[in-house]
Amino acid sequence: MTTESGIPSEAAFEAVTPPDPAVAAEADARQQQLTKPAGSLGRLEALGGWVAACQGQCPPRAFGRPRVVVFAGDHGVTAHGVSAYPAEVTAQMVANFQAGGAAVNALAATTGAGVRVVDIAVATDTDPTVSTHKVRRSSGSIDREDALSESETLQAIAAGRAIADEEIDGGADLLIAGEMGIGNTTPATVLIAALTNTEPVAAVGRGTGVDDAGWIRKTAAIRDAMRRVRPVTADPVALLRVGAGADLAAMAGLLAQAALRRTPVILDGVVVTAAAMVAEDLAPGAREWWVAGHRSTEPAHTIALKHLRLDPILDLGMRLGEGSGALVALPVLQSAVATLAEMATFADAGVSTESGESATDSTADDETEAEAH
Ligand SMILES: O=C(O)c1ccc[n+]([C@@H]2O[C@H](COP(=O)([O-])O)[C@@H](O)[C@H]2O)c1
Ligand SMILES: Cc1cc2nc[nH]c2cc1C
Repeated sequence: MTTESGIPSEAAFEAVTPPDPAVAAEADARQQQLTKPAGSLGRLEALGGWVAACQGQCPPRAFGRPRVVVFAGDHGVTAHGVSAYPAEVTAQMVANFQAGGAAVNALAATTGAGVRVVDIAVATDTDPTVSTHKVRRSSGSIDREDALSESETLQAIAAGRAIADEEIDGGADLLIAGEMGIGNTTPATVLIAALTNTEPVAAVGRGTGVDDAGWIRKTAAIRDAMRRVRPVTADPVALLRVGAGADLAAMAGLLAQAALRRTPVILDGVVVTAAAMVAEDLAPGAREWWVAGHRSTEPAHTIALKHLRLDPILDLGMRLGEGSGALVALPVLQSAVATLAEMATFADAGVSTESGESATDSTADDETEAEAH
């Protein structure tokens, strides 16, 4: 069965309602009353207001249970030499995440975030504790075959939705989508270039650090895949099936479901943001529940952020994935919440908001005197 929009009913999302605009206005008014010059906390002020509007309360609460979900999956297109690293690294890194030795573990520990690893399409078997949602072994080589079947695509979207539900039901009040998968910047670039009508050469980056010959092979694979996805670009489920993979489909499901569940999300780099573009097509308005943690060095990431009209919090030249850029941005969001929630108002602290007559006069006198000397 399909809905009116042509989306299969299994992947249809209810209408997304935005974060509460009345609470956003309340937060704006409160920012004016806090003991600081108006606007002096810069972007933190808007971020604090956004969190308050997402939570439906001002002052906002400190995040109690931020959670990172790292989706791991392999991609058949790696057989064409599109990455600087071998495909085996995906499974090896899954074990590293579980052992606590990856960047995501180190960064999560500094912010109090929990990490969950999900093998959604790793090419080999992984630990049973992380593979309960596994859809298949690797996704198809998108330059010449579909990434997934229709039922695998729906299964992956449903897995992402179910994981969002599990996390939110378990108390998560902020979600971060992360990913790990050798070759995954290739399908991510295909989605972004196709959805923004961008020439591949303007979008293709170095991913893990591929050399010039590898970049040429990657660009050729992306061009071939784009030819295959062109007829289905307007259909988000078909786009995931033909040109993406189970990891991107699951992330799209998680990001759309988080918006439906009124749970804020920090987006990470190019791969997560590619999934976010598709999630916005699946559940229009979902983007209002996301903030961009950072801008990665991948050119396609800048294109995707512009398309989604998201302004990244940080720009540190990062290109790791795993949710790492979002985790580095998390303390900024926590600072935005802390200032809006914890600062005293001018009235509470007895700090005056207007410069007094006498102060102005004495400044004027001082200046006159100084000029006289
Ligand atoms: O998040 C990003 O913007 C990003 C940019 C470049 C590479 N990555 C990570 O590197 C892997 C994909 O790179 P590649 O070259 O194998 O396509 C994958 O595991 C991603 O998490 C991630
Ligand atoms: C070692 C390694 C770690 C990663 N983490 C995310 N993508 C990655 C790619 C590689 C190669």
